[in-house]
Amino acid sequence: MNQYDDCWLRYERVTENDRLESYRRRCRHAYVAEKAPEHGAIRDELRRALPDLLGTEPHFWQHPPTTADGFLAIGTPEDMTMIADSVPADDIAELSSGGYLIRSVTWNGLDCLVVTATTDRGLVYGTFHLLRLLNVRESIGDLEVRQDPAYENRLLNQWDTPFHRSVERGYGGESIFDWERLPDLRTRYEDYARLLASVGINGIVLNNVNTTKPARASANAAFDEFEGWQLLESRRLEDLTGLASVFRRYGIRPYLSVNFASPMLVGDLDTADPLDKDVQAWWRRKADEVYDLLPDFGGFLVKADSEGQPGPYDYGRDHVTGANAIAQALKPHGGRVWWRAFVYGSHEDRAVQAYDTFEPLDGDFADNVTVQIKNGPIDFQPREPVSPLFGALSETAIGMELQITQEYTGQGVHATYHLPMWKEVFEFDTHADGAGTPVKSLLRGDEQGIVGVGNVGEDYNWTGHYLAQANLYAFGRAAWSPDLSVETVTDEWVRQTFGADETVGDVIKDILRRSWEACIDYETGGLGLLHMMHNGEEHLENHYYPSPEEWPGYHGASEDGIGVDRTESGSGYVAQYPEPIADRYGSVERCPEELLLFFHHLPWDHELEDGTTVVQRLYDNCFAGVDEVKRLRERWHALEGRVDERRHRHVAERFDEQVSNAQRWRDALTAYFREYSGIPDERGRVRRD
Ligand SMILES: CO[C@H]1[C@H](O)[C@@H](O)[C@H](O)O[C@@H]1C(=O)O
Repeated sequence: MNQYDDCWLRYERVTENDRLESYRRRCRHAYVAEKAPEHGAIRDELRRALPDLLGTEPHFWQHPPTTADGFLAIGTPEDMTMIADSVPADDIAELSSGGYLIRSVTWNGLDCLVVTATTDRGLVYGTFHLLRLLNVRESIGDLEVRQDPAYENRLLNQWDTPFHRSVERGYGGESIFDWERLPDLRTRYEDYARLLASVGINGIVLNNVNTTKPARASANAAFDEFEGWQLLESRRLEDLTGLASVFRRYGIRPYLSVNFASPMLVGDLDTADPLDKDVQAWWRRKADEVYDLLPDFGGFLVKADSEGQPGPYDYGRDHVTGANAIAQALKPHGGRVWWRAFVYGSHEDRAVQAYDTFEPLDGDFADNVTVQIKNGPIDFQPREPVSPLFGALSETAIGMELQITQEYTGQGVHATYHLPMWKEVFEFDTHADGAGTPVKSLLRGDEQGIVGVGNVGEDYNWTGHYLAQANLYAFGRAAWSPDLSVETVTDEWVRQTFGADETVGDVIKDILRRSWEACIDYETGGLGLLHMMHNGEEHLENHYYPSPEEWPGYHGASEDGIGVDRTESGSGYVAQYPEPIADRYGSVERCPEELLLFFHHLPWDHELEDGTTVVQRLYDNCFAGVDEVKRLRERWHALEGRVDERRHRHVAERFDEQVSNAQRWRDALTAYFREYSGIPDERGRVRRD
């Protein structure tokens, strides 16, 4: 009995005879390189996958098989002359560091499949790609696959809090990392590494960015002992070596979130002033120690001067001085500082501060500092405009931070697929180099990349909701190639996770495709409104229930209208965008409706393009969102008997809770809009409080 779900690495038996015969002929015999840790991971994955898929154990050879009618060869040209003979050297040499080729070749009259790359990590990704093709029953007779990742850095940020195994904004149960028992290892660590490597993730920040107790934490057990900073202590670092070796086999580099005051907390200095020579020396010694233990360590992630975390402002220094003081220590080891731009609190309009703080610093960060920017200017809301920092830091390495976990989109209960949201962000034209400069084009290069805040925990299904697994899968695929369509990625995930039943596939794809817009509708009313959630004490209620009255500054509801004026007559935020974006957002007529009330404060009876008033559209959206979820729930219920009982029942229960929660949002928001506007719903659905 499985301890936990296999997610998309299910490897269900191939029943289609033609495929089975072709797969067996080319994959039953395997000639796999065997010097690097990654090669061991590849063999293990073939040992797991092929018996399930093909009903035969793989036969591993240490040379090209002599008694087979075909075989699978996995290695670099240096590993195997057979590969050097079969694939032109230039084709391989052109590959990027994580890239790979999969080719059907005839070698000595044998039908062979070659998976090759310039790096062992590329071989891991190539192997998972091949297994994905078998999993979705692709023909492998004439394969000509060449893949290069779009982004060099494709990182997971775990908001796991050591020692009491909680996960901030985690809805999949407690942390999978049993920190207190390290260096003892759990098989779950390897299975997590497999899931991440199978979608091309190549780095993991193991612990929460909140490395000390954040300002807002109440005396709630979950927040009591924030000891994330202790991971830099020597005894704790040693404990990480085993965990790092597990991820290393899958080409995943470990990173740590560190506290800016570590020289005082971990060291015994009485300052963490970044200009202090002892402080700089302390960071150098600590970095040397880290790399002695973890030679492939990726670097440090820092949340500074943000939500109560210490930072350079404590010493009257700016973010450049702070980041560079840590970067100089990592430089000799090739390490990188990922410095978060998530700062707010000193400006009335929260959206304004990050750009105001970081744009003037463009070009001053050390070259091994990457500024990590959340996709939106507020905070992972169901829909936000793209942060104006994208395109504004042309002399600074940047990374985009996305949230895989569903902090604001229904947590572990609602089925909300984030990929359509991310695609909207990727395709947004920043006009950084004139028209045609989409966000996705700004993140390339060795120093840059994309980061996802993880959603896994100890639950059997890892993510609290089986359909939330799709968000982790989609993040990896989108980080590998942002040009992949929502359809392609969703098809892959559904096919590997729920099998070949087309009816099942169609329903799940429909649910995923429509879930995000439905969430926007019932959680915000749409039109660019956001941030109307309850800021409760308990972990599982915080940001889950509606409470618009808590955040008037975020949605601008008042007797005379709703929305936040971010034009020159308001906070002036719109000017942070270059033309023609500023002009478009700054004009009520040209601003896209889905962002209208993010940039403008409008009368409740302001008429939209189709003549509907703002308040009526908000009512309609809230009701439409709930109706959509009800419809999707019906579609899921109708799959009873076609999806295994365990997953069907789990998702059905979640849908029931989602519908009642969505109704709660709808009723709270529409009553609030009714109260403030004094304007009844034309369809008489909205009650007066
Ligand atoms: C890790 O802290 C989080 C905090 O839980 C969350 O509510 C907010 O989204 O942002 C913070 C951040 O991104 O740092």
